[in-house]
Parts: sequence; C-alpha cells; structure tokens
Amino acid sequence: MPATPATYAFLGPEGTFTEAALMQVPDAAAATRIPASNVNAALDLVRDGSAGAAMVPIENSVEGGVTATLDAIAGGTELRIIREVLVPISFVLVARPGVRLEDVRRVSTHGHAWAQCRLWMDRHLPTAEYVPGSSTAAAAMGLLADDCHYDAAICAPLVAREQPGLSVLAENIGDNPGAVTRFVLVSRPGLLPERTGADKTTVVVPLPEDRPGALMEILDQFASRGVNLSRIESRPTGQYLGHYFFSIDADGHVGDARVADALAGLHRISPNTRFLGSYPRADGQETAEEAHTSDAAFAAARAWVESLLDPASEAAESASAASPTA
Ligand SMILES: O=C(O)C(=O)Cc1ccccc1
Repeated sequence: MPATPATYAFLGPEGTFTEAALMQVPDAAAATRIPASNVNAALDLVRDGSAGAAMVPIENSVEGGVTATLDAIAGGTELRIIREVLVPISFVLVARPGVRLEDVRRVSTHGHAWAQCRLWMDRHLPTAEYVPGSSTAAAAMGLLADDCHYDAAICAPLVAREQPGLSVLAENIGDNPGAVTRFVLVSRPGLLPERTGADKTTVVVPLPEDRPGALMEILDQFASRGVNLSRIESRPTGQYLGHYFFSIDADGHVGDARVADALAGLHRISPNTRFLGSYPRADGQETAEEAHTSDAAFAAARAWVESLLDPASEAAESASAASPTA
C-alpha cells in the first residue's frame, strides 16, 4: 500500500461533496486539507508536491463522467488513482434569509448539481437562469458576498445547516433520490495499492487513427481475457477534430494475470496507453473469475508455450505435468 499522504487537496471550499468524500479516507480528519478552486488546481497541488494526494469527483450516476477530471488526469504529468469513494448525494436550494422561492431569478451551483436538479427546477423555477459555479459550496458561500449577482444556490444539506447566513428554500431537490457520485483519490506514481480481489483498474487509451475496427480491437483485449468493464467514455484529445481517447475502468488489478495481459495487448494496439492505477473497489464487490482466466490458467499457458521453445526446461516439465494428457 502506498504511504498515506499527510496533506490532501480537494475541490473546495469546505462543504463540497468532494470534502465529504475526502472525510471517508481514514487519516484525512487529522491531516492537513487544502481546498482548491477547481479540479485542475487540486491536481496541480499534487503534481508540484504541495499535497500528497487530491480527492476529485470523477463520475456520477445521473450525469456520467466529470469531464474536467477525466481530461485532467488523462494528460499532463502522470498521476495515479489510489482509492475510490462513493458518496450518496442529496441537494437543497438555499438563499439569504427572507428571500422567497418566488423571488428567485438566478441560481448558481456546480454544473453536475444543476444537471441533477433539472426536473425540479423545470417544475418549480422554470424561468430561473443558471449561473455556473466552481462547486456547490462555493455557490452557497457566494450568496453571503455583498455583490452576489444570483439569488439562490444548490448545495449539500450540511452547508446550509452550518451557515446561519443561509436558509433552506427546498430540500431533496435532486431528480434521482438514489444519486451517487464517485470520487477518486489521486497521487503521484509510486507503489500500487495491494491487490484485494475486489479491485478496479483505470486506463486511458488513445484511439489509433485511420485503423478500421480499432475500438473493437481495444475492447477485445478485455473481452477475450474475461475482464469486465464498468465504465468506458470517449473524450476528444483536444488536438484536432476527430481525435479521441477512451477512458476505461476495468474490474481487477494489474497484478491479476488477465488484466496485465489485457494491458499488454492495449499497449501493442495503442502504445501511448496510460495506466491510471489499480485500487480497491469502494463497494468491496469481488471480481468474478472463470477458471480459464485465472492466474493459474495464465501461468500454465505461459509454461506450455515456453516448453515448446525449450523442451528440456523446467517450464516444459511443469507444463507437461499440468497437461490433461500427461
Ligand atoms: O461541488 C461540489 O460540491 C462537488 O464536490 C462536485 C460535485 C457536484 C455535484 C455532485 C457531486 C459532486
């Protein structure tokens, strides 16, 4: 397991869902915590060594991938995901005391929060204008500034409870009561988290150009080795129109032979494939394994091939011992 960092950066300010995710990390409460104003700033604190790791949102169950994070970790100096955290999300609408729902013209929040409250907004404040905020907590705290140019904010219930200058206009305004956001803890490359049997591996694979079936070939690296995918998203590289990479989460750890073999296959197809880490799954769900994709099956297969090259070797003996006709 990598050494636990004493300083954590997170998408701030205090009161964001990202901070709630960070507080699930066992030593975070006692560590130094640095709020950053956006995902890139949080990751830069890790890249320049000011923080040992950063907590950032990566995916939510309603809106999908958090593109700012997917793009930030896909490029630049290499970073590694060392942990994932799931946070159930519920939203409240807050305003300065005395403001009534019918007074609200402009509402600020994080883009993913806005997207998750669309139906409620359409029903209750259909003409409200959206003012993008860098986070839910930043939008809520912004209401306290004298020159605030919006009337209400969407944020976590905790922020509203702890801030006497804010009052709650509506609770549980999220369109999906079961909404969950997935956050990842990101550090500089170092020792990998140990294999637990319930792991995830994240990779970024640039799509080779002008190669018919390239995506199929990429997917086949996983499929043919029995590796299940839990997320796959295409993102433009930003270099020019039509140039894409795929951000992929696969079940298992690079220490599993089938995952290692799949990654080696990806590297042959797309040599700039970036490994973003193997880390324990937040839900602890063990990876299902079939006999023919187990470590033992891969080891026996390798020994068999080696035995073909050198029939006198030890590998040849163990391969013939493992062979069904031996
Ligand atoms: O803005 C926040 O509080 C965040 O942590 C980002 C976010 C926004 C909406 C849902 C989940 C995370």
